[in-house]
Amino acid sequence: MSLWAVSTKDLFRLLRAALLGAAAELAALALMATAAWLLLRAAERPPLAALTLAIVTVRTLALLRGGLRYAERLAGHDVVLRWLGELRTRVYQALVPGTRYSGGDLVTRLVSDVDALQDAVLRWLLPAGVAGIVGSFAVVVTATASPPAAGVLGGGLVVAGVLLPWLVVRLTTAAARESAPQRAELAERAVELVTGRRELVAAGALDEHRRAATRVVDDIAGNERAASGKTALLTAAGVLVQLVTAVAVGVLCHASVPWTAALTLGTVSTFEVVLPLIGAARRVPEIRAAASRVRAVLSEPAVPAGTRTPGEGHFRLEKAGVRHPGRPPALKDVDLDLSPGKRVGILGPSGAGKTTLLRLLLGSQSPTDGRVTLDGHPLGEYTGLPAVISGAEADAHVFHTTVRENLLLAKPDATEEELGHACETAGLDLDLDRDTGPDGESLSGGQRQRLILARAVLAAPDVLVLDEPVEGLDPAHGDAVLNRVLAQATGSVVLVTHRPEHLDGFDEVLTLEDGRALPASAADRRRGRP
Ligand SMILES: Nc1ncnc2c1ncn2[C@@H]1O[C@H](COP(=O)(O)OP(=O)(O)OP(=O)(O)O)[C@@H](O)[C@H]1O
Repeated sequence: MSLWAVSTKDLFRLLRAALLGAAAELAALALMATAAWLLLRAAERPPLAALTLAIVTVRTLALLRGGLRYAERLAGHDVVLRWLGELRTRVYQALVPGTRYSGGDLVTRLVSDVDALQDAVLRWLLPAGVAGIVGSFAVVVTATASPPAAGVLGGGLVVAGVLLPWLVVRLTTAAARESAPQRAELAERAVELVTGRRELVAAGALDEHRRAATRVVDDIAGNERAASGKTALLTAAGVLVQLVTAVAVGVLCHASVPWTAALTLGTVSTFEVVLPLIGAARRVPEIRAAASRVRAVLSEPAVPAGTRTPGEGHFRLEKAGVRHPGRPPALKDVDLDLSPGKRVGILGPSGAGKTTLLRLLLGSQSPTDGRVTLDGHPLGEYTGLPAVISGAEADAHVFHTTVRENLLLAKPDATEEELGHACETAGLDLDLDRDTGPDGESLSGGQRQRLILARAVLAAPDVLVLDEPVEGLDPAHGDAVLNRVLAQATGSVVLVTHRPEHLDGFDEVLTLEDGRALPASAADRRRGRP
């Protein structure tokens, strides 16, 4: 899908904005020229009637210029905001289903990169279009008085509107390329200073880290100063070209004094439309980078949405495996038959692949080998899978709101009684109106864990998935909580735990090691059974 995909209607809107902008600038140019003509003609003391038309024209043009500029701003922003809204929706839809981008990167692509593209249209494309129209018009009008003057004007406009912006783009691209590693280092150091501040203070390394970050900032500032100095020189060169061209047009134009003055001042005005392109060119490398990042998101193949509705069904893993690039398989050749009502326990040391297996069942990770099916169909074919299978995942998110709102996510129409019952089951004794902080930061680790568990209990899915749900609680309290949760569960249960005694009465126990399921005898030996 193209980044610049716009409807024909929007193309016409863009053209309308460019024409309104050009008309506003031409009105300004004509105003300047007519005013100059009027002043010099008035100095010749002609009869007033000879000036009436020019006086009326000056007044009309002054009004027209303001009105047209306002209309151009409205038309330009209208088309850009429409396109931007539509583009942001497409980027959002392309970003959200996948987990390739996270945190700051996701926000940057969705917000800053798309905003940068707005500048591409409003500060670059439209002004360049307007400058092109106004410049061509000025050259044609000047040619009627003096073709050589028109030639000089055309040449000056090309230097100021094409050559100098191109040089600025080259300069800023080179500077941005040079400072890219420093900027990446600065971002990394800034994140470390904020998130690892406590550890750095404890280790007495805060000042050293701060000094290192300051050195990077100074280096970046130094590079930027050097690049700004060069672009400022190019901007000054633009003004010089403007002056030289205006003088040359005045000299080459063998017309009456008022007409020559009009053309000379008209030349100055034309450059006023073209010169801002030199400054705007500074942002081109940034806009290009943003465009390529957004294009990368949009060009990734979309994950087709499933349409099948799941029933209380039969999950199966058949020789399922997951590989992450450059790593040994996280899961390999795992078979599991999870019929309705069955309870399966999963044991294994850290890094054995237990969470990966749960993610396969939940559909949040696709197998790179083998199959994961529900009633014989791959999970990707289903919509609304979480209504059937959900639970307390290790990395579950706590929203920055109240305990109550976090619980209601699982069951929006839950009564106070149901909320209270879920909290009691999970051993959560918090005020329901208590604020949780970002990702549950204002709760203790145990409170956060029990809130996630209470949410899973309230959801009461057909298949309840629990990833080490009471790991952080003291063993006696944790065991009591887990027993209550298991006693409540009416459907299937998949429980990951490090403690085999949690799995008494389970229908099947799967022991993983290095991503593989151990044969029953080896698994029994691991659990200390004869
Ligand atoms: N996104 C990833 N990229 C690369 N490797 C990964 C990724 N996610 C998991 N792994 C690796 O896959 C293996 C299995 O991870 P998994 O989280 O399933 O283990 P686990 O048994 O749940 O461990 P723990 O008990 O410590 O939670 C580990 O070696 C882990 O480092």
